[in-house]
Amino acid sequence: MSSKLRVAVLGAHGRIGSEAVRAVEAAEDMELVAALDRDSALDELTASGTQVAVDLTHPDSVMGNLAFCLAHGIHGVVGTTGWTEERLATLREQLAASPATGLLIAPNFSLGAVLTMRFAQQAARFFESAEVIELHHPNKADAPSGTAARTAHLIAEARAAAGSPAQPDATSTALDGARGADVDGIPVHSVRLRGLLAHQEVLFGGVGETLTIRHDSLHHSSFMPGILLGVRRVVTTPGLTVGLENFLDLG
Ligand SMILES: NC(=O)C1=CN([C@@H]2O[C@H](COP(=O)(O)OP(=O)(O)OC[C@H]3O[C@@H](n4cnc5c(N)ncnc54)[C@H](OP(=O)(O)O)[C@@H]3O)[C@@H](O)[C@H]2O)C=CC1
Ligand SMILES: O=C(O)C1=N[C@H](C(=O)O)C[C@H](O)C1
Repeated sequence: MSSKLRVAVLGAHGRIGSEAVRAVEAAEDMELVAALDRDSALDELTASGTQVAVDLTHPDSVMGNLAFCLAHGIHGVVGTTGWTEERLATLREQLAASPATGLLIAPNFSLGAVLTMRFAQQAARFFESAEVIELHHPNKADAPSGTAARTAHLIAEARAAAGSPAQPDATSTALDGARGADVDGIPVHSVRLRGLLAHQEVLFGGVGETLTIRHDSLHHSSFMPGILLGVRRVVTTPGLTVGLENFLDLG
């Protein structure tokens, strides 16, 4: 058997999955051994000797795919969104039964988005107000985006750690949704617009000033270096890792 990492892509015909197929095929240290879509049998993973499965499917599919992978000691690199604490708890239980297996869940694989989250986390304690606006293509299944939910969660965590008070907001009457979704106390607004791919603005406000951090993914190629890094690192990182930043030396 060659020393190349044996990689499968799930969701191989999708927007990001098809790009990931090409990226894995082009990586010198990887071999694409399976490319699965909705109608494929998960047995293809075991039959092909898959070491790492990259899941880029749908929030309704990902838990079943991962249950199979973890039960068979196949490492996972997951870009699929729709994560809740309950879902993560289920994965931790499954991983406990397969302690040598690694699983990376990355809300966003692009370097710019990871840095946006880090910068937002750093800025959070210095401003009274924080809101997130995410903008995506209209074929996206979930809202808010996984990246926006994670960004809001990190901001809320940083504010809580700093003892920040609740945000100023005098709204006493509003149409449903006008103030966005409440993610841990941070308003998150979702735009779906033909022509867009994946974009996010994090807005901070203080007395007499604002700070805006903006990131734009203009092509699915922006996610590929992060996916390949995840594949290389997950095989030596047992257990659950949430966020690609854990595989980057961000300090
Ligand atoms: N973390 C990140 O950096 C990124 C994450 N994403 C996330 O990746 C996911 C996919 O996005 P996108 O490519 O735009 O979506 P698409 O709908 O274009 O692709 C998903 C593909 O997965 C297939 N699929 C569904 N269920 C299964 C299954 N059980 N096994 C194998 N394949 C399956 C779908 O088939 P069918 O069409 O028949 O349903 C479809 O071909 C989303 O959750 C998205 O948010 C996207 C970009 C970046
Ligand atoms: O569906 C998408 O396209 C994307 N999904 C991820 C998310 O929900 O954050 C990552 C990126 O925004 C693209």
